[in-house]
Amino acid sequence: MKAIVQPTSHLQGEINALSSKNYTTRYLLIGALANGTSTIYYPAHSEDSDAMRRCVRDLGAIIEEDDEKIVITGFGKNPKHVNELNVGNAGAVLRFLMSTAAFCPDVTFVNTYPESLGKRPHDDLIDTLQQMGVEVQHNNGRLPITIKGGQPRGGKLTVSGNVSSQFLSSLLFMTPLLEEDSEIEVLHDLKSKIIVGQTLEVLAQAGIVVHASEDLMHYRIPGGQSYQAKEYVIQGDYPGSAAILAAAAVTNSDVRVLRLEENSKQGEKACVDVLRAMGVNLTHDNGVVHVRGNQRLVAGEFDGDHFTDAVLAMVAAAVFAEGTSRFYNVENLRYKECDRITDYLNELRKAGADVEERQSEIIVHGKPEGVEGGVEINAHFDHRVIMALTVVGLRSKQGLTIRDAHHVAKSYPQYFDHLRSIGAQVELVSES
Ligand SMILES: O=C(O)C1=C[C@@H](OP(=O)(O)O)[C@@H](O)[C@H](O)C1
Ligand SMILES: C=C(OP(=O)(O)O)C(=O)O
Repeated sequence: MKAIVQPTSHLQGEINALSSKNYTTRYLLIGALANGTSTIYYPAHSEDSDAMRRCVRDLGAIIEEDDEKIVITGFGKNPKHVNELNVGNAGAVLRFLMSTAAFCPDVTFVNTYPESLGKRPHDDLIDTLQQMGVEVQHNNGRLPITIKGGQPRGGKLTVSGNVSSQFLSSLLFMTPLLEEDSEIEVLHDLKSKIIVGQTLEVLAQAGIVVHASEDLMHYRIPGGQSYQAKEYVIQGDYPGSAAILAAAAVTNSDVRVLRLEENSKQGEKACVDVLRAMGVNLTHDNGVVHVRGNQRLVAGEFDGDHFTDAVLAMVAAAVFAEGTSRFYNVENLRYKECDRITDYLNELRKAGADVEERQSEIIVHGKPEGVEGGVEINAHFDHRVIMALTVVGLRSKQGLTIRDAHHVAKSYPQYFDHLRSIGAQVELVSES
């Protein structure tokens, strides 16, 4: 599918934020790891959340659902002995389930997205699983990956955190089920540290005890625990909504996004502060972010690691700001669905933006007068590239055509419908 994005100067209306992908994957996992029946209200429906749903079902969870909720009966620490799991293009789902798979004798995670997830590295988690006595066969740290588990051991473990926090989260979900106590030391740095707070939050809700050091670099996890079956309510999703808010910020707009809790633990809620710092007129009260955009933004400097999945949308806003913006501490964007620094900046340049890259930085020389556009954009299999380039297309002179825009469904299948509902001129056509 191609998205043809036309210049649009005015956006107006109200959007109910999509449900959080990252909470949905977590609650599905802890529902599956519980013995008993949990209920998850307002789950996300996207390719990634569907991947988690499919895989935990393959592993033996029983799932019933209606429009409002998922009712899931878990398998505890005794998953069904499947031979194969297909996580689609979902990094978090793969990494979280690699540890769960250690309770199975022989599971292969297949490689269905060789150009995207197939290129991402998982060595850091493989190393830790090996410390636990789990045999792992892999393709140079990449998919396909076969986990030959059975009786993983706890004890003293280390995991590197400088590529992804998902490896640590994965271990935090699984180690409470081991017989022995575990101690995890995070080596090097811990990127996307904030999202580990979401992991600890849902673990506590399920009655799991984890002793975490204040800096989130050391953990003591008593063994022999079990997940309680509970009721969970999924909040609105900041990473996806960040793109809607950026679209409102770069146009003349009066847009309200609902279901965005002020006290959320999602790091990407910082996008509200980032836009505010860029001079965007907005308020955030009672779960509603209200943007009254006037097309005028000013540049700023931001630590992007605090809002990793919203960086691309914020960079798209910065493309139209007065002055030079800098998004630093973002090297791990290179290890996502595509290289979100080199690949993304190449597409932005095609659209007419003036951007520079460093190993761990994105620098944007803003163009308040707008960019030229009039070109075709390669999506690089990346939903966040698609969403961010759409924002740029709205403020371009000649619009943008985004190829393979269907990959937006990885996290936000209703993105274009939502944008169109507030007046964005976007046409979706099938690609021959
Ligand atoms: O734990 C999670 O659910 C996620 C962690 C982040 O990844 P990294 O830790 O690799 O930055 C984030 O980008 C991803 O969308 C979801
Ligand atoms: C990086 C992302 O997801 P994942 O790592 O789970 O593939 C994302 O949603 O932007």
